[in-house]
Amino acid sequence: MTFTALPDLAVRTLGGSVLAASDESFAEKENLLNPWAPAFVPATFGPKGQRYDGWETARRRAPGHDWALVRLGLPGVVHGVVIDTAWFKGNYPPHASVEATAMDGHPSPAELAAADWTELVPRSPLQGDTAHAFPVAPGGLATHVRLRMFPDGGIARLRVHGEVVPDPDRLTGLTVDLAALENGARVVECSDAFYSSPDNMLFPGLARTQADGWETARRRDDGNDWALIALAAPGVVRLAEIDTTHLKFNAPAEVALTGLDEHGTPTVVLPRTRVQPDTRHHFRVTSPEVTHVRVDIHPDGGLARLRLYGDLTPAADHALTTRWQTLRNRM
Ligand SMILES: NC(=O)NC(NC(N)=O)C(=O)[O-]
Repeated sequence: MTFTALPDLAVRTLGGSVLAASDESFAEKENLLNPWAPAFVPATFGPKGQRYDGWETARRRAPGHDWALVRLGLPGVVHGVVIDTAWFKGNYPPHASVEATAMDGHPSPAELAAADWTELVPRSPLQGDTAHAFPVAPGGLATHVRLRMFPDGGIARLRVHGEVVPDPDRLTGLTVDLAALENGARVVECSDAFYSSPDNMLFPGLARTQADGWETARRRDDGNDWALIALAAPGVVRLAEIDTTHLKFNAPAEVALTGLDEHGTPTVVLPRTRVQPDTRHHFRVTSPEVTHVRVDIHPDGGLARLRLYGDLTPAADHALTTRWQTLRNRM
């Protein structure tokens, strides 16, 4: 599996933020984390020059280099970084590097500047108009990253792919969404992701458009589409939310949920149940302790969101706490 299949911990739609940058004279630092592919319309000149969907600094007339400080939307272990110079052809930086740090609480840019930083991507050569994928050997926990470019120029996007490691303070002892990406859940297999990724249905908040959810192609056989979710941690599911919002002419006719325990033994959590287009459905359910849930949509379509509220097992509470502390100390 390539690291780009893992969630982008920095993307704006998961809560990432560019806290500060040395300069953003030509184009705003915030663009680095836009969820969409970088756009470009040639010869669109504004008062500051050509418009770019990226971060672009002034031509440096003094020694030094430019940098941007990013708070990840979700803390995690980084498996790879993409530095994308899309559309920056005569103004890309010849070199860039990325570092990470882990800090508790809500540190300010000044506190972060004084932190200990670990190198993720050493100073590396870049090309113009190219998405550079840099695999990173998984290490400790990261909460923030720093992108440096040498000496100046434009970078369209920074993607920081990795495993989400949730802070146990937000989960242990509480009833939580076991399927939330922000709690560490992830889609590990699916039948179809033609229009959009099934991980989308695990994103925070409500879907704003059809594109914010999971959508499959029209099926032309007798089968049905499905996705397998590795839960945030082993637990018992008590309430399922199945949200077809924005799927008006392409909602599934029926949805079913199957829980899988650590041995892969299946249990029906929600039998095939009729659903309506453009509707948030809530179903009280019971399940044994499960590690995965498979959602079957009949025959095809997609879902805007899937929420599986429930309780972690005591062993999962303990494992989440130990994992957080171990990875926190390793950075
Ligand atoms: N045509 C350009 O893109 N020029 C430059 N940048 C902008 N945004 O105009 C530059 O000097 O790097």
